This record gives sequence, C-alpha cells and structure tokens, in this order.
Amino acid sequence: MSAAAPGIRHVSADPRAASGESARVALLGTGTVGRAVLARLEALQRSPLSNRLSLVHVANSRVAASDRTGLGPTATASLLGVGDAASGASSTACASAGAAVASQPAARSTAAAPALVRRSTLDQLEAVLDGAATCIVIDATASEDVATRHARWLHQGVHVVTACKLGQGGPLARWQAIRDARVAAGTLYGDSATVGAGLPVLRALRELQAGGDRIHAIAGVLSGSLAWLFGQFDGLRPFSGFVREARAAGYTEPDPRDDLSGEDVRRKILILARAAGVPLDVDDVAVESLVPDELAHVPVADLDASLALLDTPLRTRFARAYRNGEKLRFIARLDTRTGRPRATVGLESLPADDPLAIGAGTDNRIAIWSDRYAEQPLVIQGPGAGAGVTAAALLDDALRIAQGNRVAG
Ligand SMILES: NC(=O)C1=CN([C@@H]2O[C@H](COP(=O)(O)OP(=O)(O)OC[C@H]3O[C@@H](n4cnc5c(N)ncnc54)[C@H](O)[C@@H]3O)[C@@H](O)[C@H]2O)C=CC1
Ligand SMILES: N[C@@H](CC=O)C(=O)O
Repeated sequence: MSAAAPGIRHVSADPRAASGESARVALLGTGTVGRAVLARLEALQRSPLSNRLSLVHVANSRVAASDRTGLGPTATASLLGVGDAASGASSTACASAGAAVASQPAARSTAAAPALVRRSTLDQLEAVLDGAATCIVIDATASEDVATRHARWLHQGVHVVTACKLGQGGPLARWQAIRDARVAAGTLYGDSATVGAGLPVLRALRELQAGGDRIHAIAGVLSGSLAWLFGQFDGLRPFSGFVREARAAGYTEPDPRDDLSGEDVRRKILILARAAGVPLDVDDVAVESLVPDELAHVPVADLDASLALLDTPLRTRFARAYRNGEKLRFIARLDTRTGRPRATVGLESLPADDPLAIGAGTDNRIAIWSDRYAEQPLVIQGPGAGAGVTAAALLDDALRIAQGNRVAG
C-alpha cells in the first residue's frame, strides 16, 4: 500500500499477521488490570475471535508461566483453534496457568504448579517470543524495568501493547527510542489504554492530523481516580476515606500518590502532546501536587495510616471553592500555539457550569482545539479508569495487530 499517514501505520506488510495464524501474546502483570485481561482473554475463547490471540507467557514480578508448546507452528495453532478439542484443552491449560500466576502470593512455593517458574525474568520472556509468529507483549505493569524494554522489543520485531504510561509518557529520549524502533522495525505500539483507559483520544488526535489538521490546544480531566475523588468529595467526609475507596475500586495507580501528585496526569499530557506533534520533555509540564511533603516520604507499607494528611488542606480548598459556587477539578492543559509550548497540571476551581466540570464517576473529559475545531472544541468523554475498560482497550489493540488492521501508534 502507499505511504501511511503520519502517526497511523498499517501492518498489512507483516505477512505473519495476514496469515490468519494466532498472534502469540505475553502478558506482563497480573494485578488489577492484568487479571481483567486474563478474564477477557478467556471470554474471547468463547467468541468468534477465539483463534486470534494465543497466550504463551504470563508473568508478574514473582513468577512466570510459559506454554512452550505454543511456540511450534502446530502447537501454536492448536492452542486456541476454534472447535478443536485438543486446542481447547491447551487453551484452558494456558488460561489456568494465567490464573495460577495471578493468585500466586509472594511467599508461596511454586512447587505444586509445574508450569510456573519461581523467578520471572524479562530475558525468559524474550526467549519465549523468539519465533516466526506475530508476537505481542501486553504490558499491564507499572514497572520502569518493563517500560525500558519496549523499544528493544519493537526493534526485535515484537509488537507492544501497553497500559503502562512510563514508555511514551516518560523521558523524551525513551519516547523517541520507542518511535524510532517501531519505524525501523515496522512494528506497532498499542497505546490506547494509556490515556482515557481506551477512550478514543489518541486515535482522534492522530486521525485529525492524518487529515491535515493541526492541534492548537488540549484541556481536560485526564485522571479517572481524581475525577471520581473530586466528584465524591463533599468537604464533610475525609478525603482520605475516598482515596481508600478509589484504590479498592481499582481506579488508582498501585501507589495512589502517583495520581495525587499529578505524576500520572503528567505522563498522560506528555503522551497527548507528543502525539499532537509537540515533543515536550518531563520538565516542560508544570505540575501541582496534592501530596504534602510529609506524605510523599512515607513508605508504601505505612501509607494507609498517613493518608489523613490529605484531609485538612483539601477541606480548605473545597470550602473556598464552595463559597464561590465553584467545583474542584484536576485539569491538564496544553497550548501548542505559544512560542515555547508548555503544559500545566493541577487542581482548579471551576465555575459549576464550566464544560470541564461536567462528568460523573471516573469520567475523563478532554477538549481538543484544532484548525477544524477552532471555536468549539471536539470533546471526548467517558470512563477513564477501571480494570474492565482498560483490559478491553489492551485487547482491542492486540486484536487489531493480530488481525493486521490499522492501529494508532
Ligand atoms: N487501573 C486503571 O484503571 C488503569 C491502569 N493503567 C495502568 O495499568 C498498569 C497496571 O496497573 P494495575 O493493574 O492497577 O497495577 P497492579 O499493581 O495491580 O499490578 C501490577 C502487576 O505488575 C507486576 N509486575 C511488576 N513488575 C513486573 C515485571 N518486571 N515483570 C512482570 N510483572 C511485573 C506486578 O507483580 C503486578 O502483578 C499501570 O501502569 C497503570 O498505570 C492504565 C489505565 C487504567
Ligand atoms: N490511575 C489512573 C488509571 C488510568 O490511567 C487514573 O486514575 O486515571
């Protein structure tokens, strides 16, 4: 096919994807999001998409399971083949291994589970994926170690699908390495889950630009957990109690301070800015943290007992906004039209009828101004956190790659 539009590439050149053979999938992370991926993969086995993805490796930070029989062409085909009893058994075995990894507590012996190896190493993963089929690593971790390998895998011909924002939302050099690797190797990077937990924000940005549009500005609520927290917070009940609820519901990062400090939103606005053609670096985003210094230095194990440190400052902020008839919202803003584009992230007190103050639950609400949407922005709104939507976004990207369809990234 002719040259693809900028930011939108096609995998039809990958004969492995076009062959109809299952793509080999390695899942890293079996926490809130990873478990939902496993559940959705299992549900896919009962759908017409059952032969698209073949789970060959599952790992968390403690243990890993590989189904090496999935590496041979015959065994790979039989893993998830539709209507094949033997493949059904293999598929179940693989899903069970996934479930076993997901339920493996840190200290429990793995001796009773022969499919599991006690230590999960990324080198072991690379051995599993070293083959001729379409291979996809799904990153459902929050791990720097894993994010620093994205570019390497892309270079090696392995596609990457990620919920973790530390790859494209980290240092500019890492984002550039990912971009260069996928361009050089013709591999794909599925990043739909990284912003808006799969809302079509990155896709919209890329498709607008593919049509010649230029992005002028982006503003909005990019954190599902902070949207939920400031939607619930009434200034009467302690903010810390809502943080515990948001964490239990799976909306926050593994360490909720990554949300409260604005770091998670910093990563998201960096991903959006870079996708909009503005290659900002980490320090080009001014971030207001909600985490007091005393809380920032508390060890993770003691965090729960210290969350009350949030309560007084946020009650004060809430009371001031309430007196003015305003609402607190955690907003990210990017303006690409200034001489040196910069972004900001922080808590704002908005008029109650401000378009960015609207939304319920974990809703993200993102406004995009461009040549085409110069006066009235394009607005995308919907749930922006949660294991279910995130897992769906990850597997949508994986399926698009496996099917040789167009994916953004
Ligand atoms: N919870 C949500 O709504 C959303 C989460 N995300 C992202 O999804 C990712 C995962 O989040 P959660 O599931 O909540 O985290 P979690 O803490 O529940 O799970 C993380 C998993 O990664 C594993 N892990 C850590 N290092 C590893 C390594 N080197 N190799 C293999 N596995 C490793 C851990 O053992 C654990 O199983 C994060 O990057 C988060 O930002 C993205 C969009 C929405
Ligand atoms: N912790 C994140 C989860 C999705 O990225 C959020 O609150 O938005």
